[in-house]
Amino acid sequence: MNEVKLYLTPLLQRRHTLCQWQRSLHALSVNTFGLCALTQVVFPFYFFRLRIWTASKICGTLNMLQPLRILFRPKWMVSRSSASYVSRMRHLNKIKEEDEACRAALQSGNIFLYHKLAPLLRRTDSGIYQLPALQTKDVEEILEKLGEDKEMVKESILINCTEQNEAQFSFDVGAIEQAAVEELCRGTFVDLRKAFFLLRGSEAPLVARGQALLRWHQTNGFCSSTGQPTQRNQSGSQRVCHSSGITYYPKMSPVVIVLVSDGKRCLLGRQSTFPRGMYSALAGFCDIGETMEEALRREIAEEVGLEVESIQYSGSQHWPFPQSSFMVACHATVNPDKTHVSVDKVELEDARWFSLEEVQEALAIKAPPRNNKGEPTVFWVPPSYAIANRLIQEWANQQHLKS
Ligand SMILES: NC(=O)c1ccc[n+]([C@@H]2O[C@H](COP(=O)([O-])OP(=O)(O)OC[C@H]3O[C@@H](n4cnc5c(N)ncnc54)[C@H](O)[C@@H]3O)[C@@H](O)[C@H]2O)c1
Repeated sequence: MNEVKLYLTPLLQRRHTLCQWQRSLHALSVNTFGLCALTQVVFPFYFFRLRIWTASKICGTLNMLQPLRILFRPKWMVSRSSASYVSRMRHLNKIKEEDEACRAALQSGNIFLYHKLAPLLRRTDSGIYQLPALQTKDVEEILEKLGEDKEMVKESILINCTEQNEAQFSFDVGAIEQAAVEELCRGTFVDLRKAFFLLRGSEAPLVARGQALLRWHQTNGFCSSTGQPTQRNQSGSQRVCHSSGITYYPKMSPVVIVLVSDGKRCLLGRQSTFPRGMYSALAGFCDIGETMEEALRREIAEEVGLEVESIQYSGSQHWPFPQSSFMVACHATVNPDKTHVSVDKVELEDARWFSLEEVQEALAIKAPPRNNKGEPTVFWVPPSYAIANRLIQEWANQQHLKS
């Protein structure tokens, strides 16, 4: 039921961003290179150069006159003041590594509260949901009011820092009565999946990161070698077993997610656990020792019995459900004469080819129509915050450019 509720109000936003057009252009161009062009040397060079070329067209000829070295920098380095970015990253690294610096940063930092891993959200007067950033002294006051030790706030985990170099932390108050904290904070603890729909912009990845770190600490309290308790550093970037000397770091599982195309149609699949009617790009965990390309080819062969001919990298995403995955998203093509799909029914309930028209209709759906049992009655795709949606959107844009 939760899975169904999740997708009740998908905030599908068809964003034809500059980035997407750039990626589409890029994907088309890379096609001409074939598989050999995907070497580690050619790919990054071509990718970044094309993005910057497109940005330059839009910003006017001035950008074209940038020094040559700029051509090899990714977009975020061009558009942002590199000095402030560098100082922010260095500051963040210092408080991550040095306990004293982290303690000092906590005094003036922002804290996001969670209750049993559900983040606290606050609804503004205009009906928008926000992630309230509390000051350390506010959290101490709340703890004292509820009869708890205010020193507990030191258990906060460093997540990131703002553009103004203010450190951002996550803190789980799961041991305290939920309603009492909600009342004092004028907010509500919301399941993370729901929070993903409600939050905007950079708040969704931030809240996911905070939760992933809290979850990791809650489940890694003991050394898997000695069984002894592990101790965290102040920022929470690691845990150490002093008995064995083993240091543990928060981890993500690499997953490859791929949108397969035969040139005219794209292949989407569904698991029996998906909400009714929802199809997505195919995904699978990388095996240890595998490259991303090997994992992608293996997954497609295993799940749908197809052989991939070419691969184009699209982007990546941290995915917190059910536990931290590092999603690497790619487009892949198969020979248009070899498109017979044989579905591995253990992994997938169904997989089939969809036309551009079908995909466009699905992308346009804001909330799928439902029958009297509340089940969607049409074919639809994952919401915009999922990287699967981006792959599908990119493919549709690319087909448009071709026609
Ligand atoms: N963000 C997106 O757009 C998007 C879209 C699709 C899938 N996903 C995510 O990708 C991940 C993989 O997708 P899937 O369809 O293969 O998922 P799945 O959960 O069905 O996993 C398939 C199998 O992989 C194995 N497995 C589970 N956890 C593992 C781990 N940490 N390391 C190695 N193997 C593991 C298990 O045998 C499991 O049955 C899931 O976490 C899913 O939520 C994200």
